[in-house]
Amino acid sequence: MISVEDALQKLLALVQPLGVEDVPLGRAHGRVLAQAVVARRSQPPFAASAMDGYAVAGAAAAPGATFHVTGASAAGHMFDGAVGPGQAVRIFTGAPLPPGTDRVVIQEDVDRTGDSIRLHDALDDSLHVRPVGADFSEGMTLSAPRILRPGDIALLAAMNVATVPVMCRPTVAIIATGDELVQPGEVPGPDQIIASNSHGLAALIAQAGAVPRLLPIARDTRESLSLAFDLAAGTDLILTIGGASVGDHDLVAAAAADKGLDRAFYKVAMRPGKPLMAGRMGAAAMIGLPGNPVAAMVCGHVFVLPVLRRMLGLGDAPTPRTWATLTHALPANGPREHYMRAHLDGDHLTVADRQDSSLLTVLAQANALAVRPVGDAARAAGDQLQVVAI
Ligand SMILES: Nc1nc2c(c(=O)[nH]1)N[C@H]1C(S)=C(S)[C@@H](COP(=O)(O)OP(=O)(O)OC[C@H]3O[C@@H](n4cnc5c(N)ncnc54)[C@H](O)[C@@H]3O)O[C@H]1N2
Ligand code: MOO
Repeated sequence: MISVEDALQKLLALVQPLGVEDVPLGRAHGRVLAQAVVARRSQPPFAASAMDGYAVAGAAAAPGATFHVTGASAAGHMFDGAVGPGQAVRIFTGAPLPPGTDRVVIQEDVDRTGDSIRLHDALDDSLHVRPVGADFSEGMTLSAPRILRPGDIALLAAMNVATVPVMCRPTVAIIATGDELVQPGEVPGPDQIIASNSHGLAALIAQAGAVPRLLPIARDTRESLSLAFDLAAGTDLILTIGGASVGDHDLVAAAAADKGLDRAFYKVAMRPGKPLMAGRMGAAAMIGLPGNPVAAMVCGHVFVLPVLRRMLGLGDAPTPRTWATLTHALPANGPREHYMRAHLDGDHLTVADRQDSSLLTVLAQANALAVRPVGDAARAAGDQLQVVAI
């Protein structure tokens, strides 16, 4: 049995960052920006009014001063001319300031009579002008890698970037195994249950920006498992679920060996998740997850997510942990790193009473995994523990 840390290092070594593809801006949300992108223009590209009012020469904008209004500048309809001494131009938010002006007096501070305006005696002292490039200048770069959020998409659009270089999305085959399993919506026999963690993992994988491919359930025969591996051809990562332990029907290791699995490790000192295996299978990485529903999901958070992040060019870090304060005592931990289903309320951490790795209700109520190191001593209320948000 190897440690969680060693297992993660071996897993990360099984995969490489994927390639880069160009996608239209409208499909870039949630994708990983693969290369720094350069602004093709400055924003604003001209000195622009920040308010509705009158553009004047700032030096002449004394309280009580009067001006003759010679035209108008609106967004998308600039004033075509220069502004001389004693002249002003009606201006609207977003419009270019005409040459000869460098200040906007807001219309609330102006009395207008015909084509004449008089500035109020009390003026605010702001110029109400957005200088050229106030937001960004041509040549500015948006750095990579980053997961593109809606604000990034708006910025890329403003930069006039219509096509975005993003990391290719990893494709992940998910193979549930076991004669006892049927799909949700099917009618199970008296000794059957519904495949669940395969669907939870598909959701986790999609949330991470990868593409899950749920394959048909493999039965507990080497032939059925072999067919499932064949169906996984072309994917970047193959996940099997179940059949990983020591029982007579746990055939995944043998079937994977038939397909040439170059095994990196088998069994990890963690709880749940002990019978985890991984290796390279042809062009893909393969992770054999334990069948117990919570074990498979915990391994998804602890191992599958960092592997996907590496393939997406997001680095080699473990799933992030924070510190939280226990609200109650806990007994000592054993020889496996324990990922306990828990609830985090602010900084207050409450660990669930029932930790059996078959209990999806407990997992669904949890929003964190409290991490107990190998051999961790008994803990008291108020102690600090590391947690993984789920
Ligand atoms: N003698 C021993 N028995 C077991 C050991 C051990 O060390 N010695 N390890 C236990 C641990 S820890 C786990 S975890 C399980 C893992 O076993 P497998 O990976 O071989 O999983 P299965 O036996 O196929 O299934 C376990 C359990 O999970 C259910 N299952 C499987 N797949 C799914 C699915 N896609 N959706 C929902 N439920 C699933 C399956 O019906 C079983 O109830 O082994 C222990 N035994
Ligand atoms: O992986 Mo097992 O869940 O430790 O029961």
